[in-house]
Formats: sequence, structure tokens, C-alpha cells
Amino acid sequence: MTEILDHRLRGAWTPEGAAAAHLPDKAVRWLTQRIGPLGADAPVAPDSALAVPDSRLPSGARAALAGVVGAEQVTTDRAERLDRAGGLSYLDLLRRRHPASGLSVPDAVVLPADPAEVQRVLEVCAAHDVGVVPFGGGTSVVGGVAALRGDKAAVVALDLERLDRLVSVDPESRIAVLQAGVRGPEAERLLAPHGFTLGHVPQSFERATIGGLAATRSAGQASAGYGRFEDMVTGVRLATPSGEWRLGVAPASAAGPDLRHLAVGSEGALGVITEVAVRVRPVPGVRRFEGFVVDGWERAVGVVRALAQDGLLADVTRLSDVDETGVSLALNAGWKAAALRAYLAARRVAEPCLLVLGWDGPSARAVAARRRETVRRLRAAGAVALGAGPGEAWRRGRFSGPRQRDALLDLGVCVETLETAAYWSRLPELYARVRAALRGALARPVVMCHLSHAYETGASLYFTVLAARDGAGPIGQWERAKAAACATIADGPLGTVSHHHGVGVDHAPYLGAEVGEVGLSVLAAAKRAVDPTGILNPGKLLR
Ligand SMILES: Cc1cc2nc3c(=O)[nH]c(=O)nc-3n(C[C@H](O)[C@H](O)[C@H](O)COP(=O)(O)OP(=O)(O)OC[C@H]3O[C@@H](n4cnc5c(N)ncnc54)[C@H](O)[C@@H]3O)c2cc1C
Repeated sequence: MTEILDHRLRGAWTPEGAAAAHLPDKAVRWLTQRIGPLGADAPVAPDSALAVPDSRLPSGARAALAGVVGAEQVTTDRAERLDRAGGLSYLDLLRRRHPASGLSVPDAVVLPADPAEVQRVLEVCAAHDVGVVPFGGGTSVVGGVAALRGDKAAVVALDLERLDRLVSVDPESRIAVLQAGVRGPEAERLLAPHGFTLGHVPQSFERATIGGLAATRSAGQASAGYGRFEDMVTGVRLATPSGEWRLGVAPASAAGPDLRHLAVGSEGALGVITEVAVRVRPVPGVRRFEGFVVDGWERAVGVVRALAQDGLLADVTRLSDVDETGVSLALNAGWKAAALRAYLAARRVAEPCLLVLGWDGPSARAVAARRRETVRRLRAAGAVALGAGPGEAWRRGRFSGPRQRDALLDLGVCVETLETAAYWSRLPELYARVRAALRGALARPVVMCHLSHAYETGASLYFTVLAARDGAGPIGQWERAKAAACATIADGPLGTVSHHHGVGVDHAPYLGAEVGEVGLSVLAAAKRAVDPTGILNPGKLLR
């Protein structure tokens, strides 16, 4: 199997998910039964087959950039540019299999060493009318790092990988300042000697950077316990063409609107985040994962809602619907799955929905005390306790998604995810209508869903879709399905067009439905203030 995610500069996914790279024959047979004959397999094209236009970076701009970062840190090398040509959505990956579909390749890659260099790079780019795409881990799944030129003379990828330091730790306040290019595992490695953890674990943890997580309002798998990334951000340092901007002087403030939130979620369109001050917590002494099954999606959602509203959620709380639970059992072809099915049948569970809980705490006793009432509530609601096995299996496989996606892509499967969120009262309608939209747009798809971020007032829904790939028009096939789902979500609007992936290019047409015309003009005015000539991330967030 081809490892298409092993980008030279961005590093491979860790071996933790390697087991998922191989799909057992039984799983492939099951998939064929469900979605029909698999689409034509298009292998990953070698780099030499991909069209890379000549760099349009004017020589004057190149010389000025070299004057800031050093000549060796401004490159127009073909491989380096290709490496930053887009993110990791299904469509991004398809474009590497269908060379004719066209990649957005930056004209150059610029690698500043520190916040001061980032600031000066922006000033040079503004002076030479060159667009700038801030590039963190490149894991965007909404077109956030597509190298769109807009009306600019050229566009460069501003890669933050050299901003890789822990700047300071304030143990008393439990705040750490990290540079924007630090990736998830490195952040944990840097914080560990101080006894702290960030506790932010998205599925893209291995590659996503601190700056990217802040710029997209990321949500990690333990969001119920540690909060979303924006909840952790106490301050930001932002380079903008209008000058440097630092925000965050106190834990809370009534000094006008919270401008930190113009930086957090700005997706590179309002500045380049160079440093982030984050709230950290002591490294937990104990981590415990476990599984339960609840009979029926609606009942299970009701159980999670009650836990959220009564402050009883585990740090990781992840509820799969009947289809996702079924697929997990089908793809986990071992004897344990068969035994589990038999056990659930004996317990008269007709529509099993798997609930995974993960707990962090200073000691086993503290974790036991926290989970006692939650487990009591689950039992009272008829949930079947499955013990540590399913929870641990989920923990072991929690980074395997990208590798499994590669295996499915190799088989000719259309495989993609989309996420949204709504208030509890609208969640059933959102769930039903998005499923119907996806089913209506694709032939014989498997549409599965989980709820992995719950709040007192509502929750997110995360859909995964599998369908036989349309070999003749694979990109259009998914674009139509995604458009149908987004239009459904934006109708009303019923929910948000993105709970944690961001807007990028893909969701920009739906932003107005969510924030209104006034909201769009407020964002546009903010952009004019910090980026008067519009060099920052052309075409993203605001169209
Ligand atoms: C397999 C997979 C699983 C994922 N799972 C999750 C998940 O569980 N939770 C989640 O929230 N997301 C998830 N994502 C989406 C993605 O990882 C997040 O959006 C992440 O926050 C992006 O971080 P990054 O460093 O890779 O940013 P990039 O992809 O490099 O950039 C994302 C956006 O932020 C901008 N940007 C990047 N760095 C900066 C900066 N320093 N200053 C200003 N703008 C910047 C970019 O221009 C772009 O618009 C997943 C993606 C993949 C491929």
C-alpha cells in the first residue's frame, strides 16, 4: 500500500496507527456488499506526473525575502512547493491521484525563524503584492492551505516549522507560551519536564501545529475535560501587515469585546499567529478508557445530554450511532466482535450504540470518584457495560483514521467526513436531514455518525461517508454530496457549517448563512484594518 501521507517535510503519521493500513479481506467483502462494486483504483501519481507551473515570484520579492530569512530559507524548488500544495481533505488526496484535476501550488516556500522574521516577511510581501498562505502542519481538510493567488502577483507558503520553541512556562498561573510551529507531540514533550500537559488531542495531533490549532478553533478528542483549543488560549502574538498585535493580559476581562477571538479562528486571513499562550494542566497520573452500549441512538443522545447538563461527562465522551457501531464491529473482524454481537443479542440490545469514555485524573481513586455517578446514571438508563476492552481498542486506534483512509482510497472508495453542531433541541432533525442529504446525493453509501463533543446546550455531529468512487468524476461526486449536506445544515441555519474544521475555501459559501451580512462586513472591516491590501490567505474565510 502506498503511504501517501508521508510528506518529506511534514513527517509521517506515527506508527501507532500502522495496523489500520491493512484492511482484512473480510472487511473488503463486507464493504463491497454494502456499497456495491468498488470504483476504479487510481494510484497516487508520482511527483513527476503532477503539473507544477513555473514560479511567478518576482525576482525583487525573492531577493527581499532572502534578505529577511536568508537565501536558503526561500525556495522555489519543485518538491518543496508540491509539498505545500494543499492540505489533507479527500479532495486534496484525490488531486494527487488525478494529475489533471489541478493542484494549487505556491510560487515559493518561505521559512522564517522567529516572530520578528515573520513580521518582516509580511511587510516585504505587502510591498511586493505577494499573497501569503500561513502553513502549519498542512492538515487542513477545508482547503485552508490551498495556494490561491487571488489578484496577487504571486503567492508563497509561509511555513512556520522553524518556530518550534517553548518560550516560557508560568507554573503558578499554569500558562505556557509556545511558538506557532510546535506540533502536538512536541508540545507534550516540551511541557512534560514541567509536569504539564496541554491535553489537546485531535486526530491530527501528530502533525497539527499550535498555530494551526488556534487558527482553526480546533477541538480535541478530550474536549469534554480539557475544553476546545480556544478555551485553552490565554494570549496570542500575531504578525499582520499593519504591525504586530499582542493580546491577552488577564484571565478574564471586561475591556470591550474579546479581540483574542479575532485571532483564534482567523485561519491565516487576519494575521500570522507566531506565539500562543495556553492554559496547561498537570500531567494525569491515571488514564482510564472503557466502553458501554446504549440501545438506540435517540436514547443514547439523551443519556449524553443529561451527563453534559449535570456536569458528569468523562474527559473523552464519544458516542457512535448504530451504523458506526456496526461498521466498527464489521471491520474489527476478530472473534471478539462476534462474541460481543452474541453478548448484546443475549442482552436484547437491538440497536447498539457504542459509547467510549476516557478519564484522566491524578490517581485511580480520584478517577473512581469522578466516574461513580456517571456509571450509575448509565446503568439506570439501561447501558450495558463492556469494560475496558472497547475503550482501550478505541484509544489504540485513535490515530489510525488517516491510514485507514489511505487503504480505502487505494481500494477505490469515496471516503470523507464532515462535521457540524447544533443545540440539543435541533440535533435529531440535523442528524436525520444530513443523513438524508448524503444518501440522496450518493448511490448506496454507508453514512455513519458520532457525537464526540458535548456541551450543556448542544453537541457536534461527525459524519463519515463511504461510497463506491465514481471513477469518471470522483471530485464532482464528493463536491455534490458535500454541497447537499452543507446546504441542509445552512438551511435555517439548522446548525453550524463547521464545529472544528474551520471555513477555509470549502465552507466560505455558507458563512453568510451563519453570521449574516452584517457579520461578513464586520469580518471584512477587520481584514481591511490588519491587511489593507489583502495579501493574507487569499480566498479563505472570506470569499
Ligand atoms: C486525519 C485528520 C484528522 C483531523 N482531526 C481533527 C480533530 O480531531 N479535531 C480538529 O479540530 N481538527 C482535525 N483535523 C483538521 C486539522 O487537523 C485542524 O484544522 C488543525 O487545527 C490544523 O492544524 P495545522 O497546523 O495542520 O494547520 P494547517 O492545516 O497548516 O492550516 C490550517 C489553517 O490555519 C492557517 N494557519 C496555520 N498556521 C497558522 C498560523 N501560525 N497563523 C495563522 N494562520 C495559520 C492556515 O493558513 C489554514 O487556513 C483533522 C485533519 C486530518 C487530516
